[in-house]
Amino acid sequence: MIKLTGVGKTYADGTVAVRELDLDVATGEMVVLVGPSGCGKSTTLKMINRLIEPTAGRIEIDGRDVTSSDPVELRRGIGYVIQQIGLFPHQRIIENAMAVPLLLGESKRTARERAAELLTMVGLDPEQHGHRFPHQLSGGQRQRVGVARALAADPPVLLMDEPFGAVDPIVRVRLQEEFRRLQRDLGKTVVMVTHDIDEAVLMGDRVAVFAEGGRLAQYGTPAELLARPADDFVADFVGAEKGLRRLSVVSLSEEHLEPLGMVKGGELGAAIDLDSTLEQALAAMLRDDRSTIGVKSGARFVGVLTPAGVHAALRSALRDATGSESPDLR
Ligand SMILES: Nc1ncnc2c1ncn2[C@@H]1O[C@H](COP(=O)(O)OP(=O)(O)OP(=O)(O)O)[C@@H](O)[C@H]1O
Repeated sequence: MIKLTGVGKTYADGTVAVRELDLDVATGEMVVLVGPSGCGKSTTLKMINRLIEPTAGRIEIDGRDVTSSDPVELRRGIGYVIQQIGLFPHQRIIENAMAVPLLLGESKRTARERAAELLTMVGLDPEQHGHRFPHQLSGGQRQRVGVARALAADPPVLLMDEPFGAVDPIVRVRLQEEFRRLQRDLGKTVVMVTHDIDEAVLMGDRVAVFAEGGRLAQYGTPAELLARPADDFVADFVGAEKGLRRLSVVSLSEEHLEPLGMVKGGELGAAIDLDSTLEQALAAMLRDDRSTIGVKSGARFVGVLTPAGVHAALRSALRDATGSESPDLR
């Protein structure tokens, strides 16, 4: 869907923000660009919708060279979400959400219906919040309006620059999870910039780790990145807690569960779903203060998870990712 070939950007003052970047993003994929400050992430994102013109290379969207597209038409097919979302302060939320449908020539009535639908989609009740002004919403709610507005033209591609940066950590995790669900449901192709490796690992189908000068240090799935950092830079960036991070990218599987008969009645905490991650499983163990928890698939009970099961699941995921029979869990 998006293909960058040998893309570079040297600013007028000689700063090389991006040197020679190759990157491809598949349709419906969510790719996260992560890296330290000043390494060219935002520059890369803005070259995709031509807010910044590349000085070298080629960028294609759906097979079309973006430099030969009309920028206004190009941006209509690309939603853009930024941290300071720039809602119109003197317009109500519903009017803010109607702006794009109106621009696209919808009638007032259709635009209002579409705006209400979009607000509902991002978890805001149009009845309750629609008549408010932006300053009467929380940071997280304003961010949802920003996402709703970016989705208004139903663009196949969304670019997001630190979209959850301004909200507190608890709201942030909720927004991240909800957005991920929405993105999968709608099948949008998303490129998102963040400097937060946890956000990258949680949200990306693939993660691109940038180093100074827009150098692509590694591009792979979160599990690959955590299991096999390409070099010391990536290993440092992924950090010392990568063992913990790995818990959030490994899901349960039936082979690591014990049969139900192993547990005496009353010892079992509340059941979790088989498609939970190890992190969610451990969180449930801690929450219920139980070392064994039930696991179900839909309504069916499939077995019991113990700490040894968590360990075995982690080892086998690492074995798959590294190809090593005795992987290093650190
Ligand atoms: N208009 C400009 N003129 C000159 N240099 C610029 C300009 N915009 C950005 N830069 C430089 O280009 C480099 C890359 O900037 P960019 O904003 O892409 O980084 P980033 O990875 O998104 O950083 P951050 O995470 O801090 O937002 C930086 O060294 C920055 O100072």
